[in-house]
Formats: sequence, structure tokens, C-alpha cells
Amino acid sequence: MLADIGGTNSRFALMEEDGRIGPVTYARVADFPTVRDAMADFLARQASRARVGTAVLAVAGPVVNNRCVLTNSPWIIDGNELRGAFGLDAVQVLNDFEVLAWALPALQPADLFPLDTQTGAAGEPLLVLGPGTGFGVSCLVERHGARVAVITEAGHATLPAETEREERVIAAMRRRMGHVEIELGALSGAGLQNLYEAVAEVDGIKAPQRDAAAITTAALDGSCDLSRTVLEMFCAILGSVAGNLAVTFGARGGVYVAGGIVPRFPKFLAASAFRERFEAKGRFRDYLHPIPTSIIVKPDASFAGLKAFCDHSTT
Ligand SMILES: Nc1ncnc2c1ncn2[C@@H]1O[C@H](COP(=O)(O)OP(=O)(O)OP(=O)(O)O)[C@@H](O)[C@H]1O
Repeated sequence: MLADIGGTNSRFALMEEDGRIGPVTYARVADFPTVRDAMADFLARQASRARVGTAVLAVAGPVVNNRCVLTNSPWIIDGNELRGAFGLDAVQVLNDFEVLAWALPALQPADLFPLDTQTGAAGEPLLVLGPGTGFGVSCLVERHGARVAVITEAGHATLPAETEREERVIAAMRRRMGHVEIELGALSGAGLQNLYEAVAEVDGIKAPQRDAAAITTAALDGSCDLSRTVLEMFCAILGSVAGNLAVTFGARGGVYVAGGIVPRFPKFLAASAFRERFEAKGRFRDYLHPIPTSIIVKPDASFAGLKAFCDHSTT
């Protein structure tokens, strides 16, 4: 059994012995008190009488000793407890972006929405980052015959400001929340909402309350100038953060934007300041310029990563 468990959405599927992955079943995290309930519900619905031997779960949070307290949900994923509860041979708990990084080499052009015409240096690190309920980051590195996906909590690093206006917006957030991290300050569903409220405060606008979905909808249909300004700032900040992470990891192979939010507005991101801000690293512009950036538009790309990880672990 394979699963991808985020703060809002969870997805389950079975993988056959021959590597074929069955249909993905979706469950809202809020609809089940525990992961055990969601997993039991999924398994009970399977027509296949084949015994499930092992489970590999990609989860949105830091994994310690095969266990994860999800960052943005009350679920606790404990691999050993689930193994006992379902009588499985093994349960492995992995970070969700670590798993997405494993999917990167197998992605095809149809799985991607390119944001430029660059091609990337062969054999160099591949970076994946993505705003969803949280902000995940991982980098797939191949060196001396070994392949590893670096596990990070980069979403909780400090949100950078690139302009005086962003400095004022971040200062407004800092007064409310103290440390302003990348995730809650901008690059997640909750972050987009916080950004909207902070820009309204800085601009002295009495704005209606909107969640992330309402902000992007109002930005895209042109019904709210503030939402549009905020979504433009979100894209610009995403570019700066992606550029920061690209130089941090030396990700000359390519940078991939994942998560549930950005695939909802690929053309808006392409037309935004994203790419200019990605490259705007002063004397390191020439280093960033050849690095390709794209959006992963393949639904449930994490399952390709889970499969790649399983294939790698059994070779
Ligand atoms: N139309 C929309 N525009 C922008 N954000 C949206 C939209 N619809 C939903 N969201 C936000 O997307 C987030 C869910 O993203 P995603 O589907 O990647 O969830 P997830 O896998 O549970 O997240 P994570 O893995 O980061 O915990 C929520 O914060 C929600 O507010």
C-alpha cells in the first residue's frame, strides 16, 4: 500500500507485485480522527483479495524513528503502530517531499508546465519545492554512484524580503506572529491568507476576509485588485525563495514547483515576476540563468516517487 498524507488531503493506492499502481483514493484528513481509521476505510474498500504485505507512507512533517507528528494536522503517523494494527510485514514512513524528489528523474514533458526554455545540467542536483497546506522542499542528489533525497524543514526558515514593500509587509506580519517563516508568511494556503491580510494592513485597505482559494479566485477573475496584488507578490516571493534554495543546494539540474496551490494558476505564474526574481541574485545571475524551472502538473506525482523509492530499495 502506498500513501501520500498532507495536512489537508490524503491519498492511498495499492501497488501490485509487477509495479502497477491501482487507482488513487482520496480522503480528507479532517474526515477521519486518525490515520488508522483512514487506512482501514481504504483497505476495506479494496476488491482485490491479494494480501497487503508492506506499506510506504509519504507524510507532511519531520519523521523521527519511523514516526511523524504531522505539522499541519492532528494526525500522528507511527509506522510500528500501523504495522501491528494491520498485521503488515513492514511499514515505512518517509517525508512527502523526500518522496517527490524521487519522482523527478522519471517525469515526462507532459507532466510539467515549463516556466522557461532552459534544459538543466545532466547529473546535477534536482530541487523540488511546493506550497500546499505547508511548504515542502527536498533535493535529489546523485554523487559517486549513490542517490539520496535530502530531507529538509526549509519551509520554517525565515521569509526573505527583496523589496522595501515586502519589508513593510513582513514587518506587519512580524508584529502579529513573531518569527515570519516562509510557510506561514507566504508560501502555503495559510501563508497566502496571512500575506493578504498584511498587504491590506500596509495599504490601509479594509478588505473582506478571504481564504487561499477565495484569494486566487478573485485574483484570476479580476474581481479584486488586492487579491491580484497579493497573488503577484506570492509568485515573486516564490521566485526569490526558489532561487535561494537553488543556490543553497547547487540545484543546477532543475527546479520543480509542486504542491496543491500553484498548478491552479500556471499561466499567471509564468507571466509573473517569478523567473526574474529566481535569477535576481546579483553576481550569481549567470549561475541561475541556465537552471530550468517548471511546475509539476502530473496529478499525484508523489506515487511515481513512492514507486521509484520502492524500486530503489529492492535493488
Ligand atoms: N483555489 C485555490 N487556490 C489557492 N489555494 C488553494 C486553493 N484551493 C485549496 N487551496 C489551498 O491548498 C492547500 C492544500 O494543498 P494540497 O492539496 O497540496 O494539500 P496537502 O497535500 O494536504 O498539503 P501538504 O502536503 O502541504 O500538507 C490548502 O491550504 C488550501 O487552502
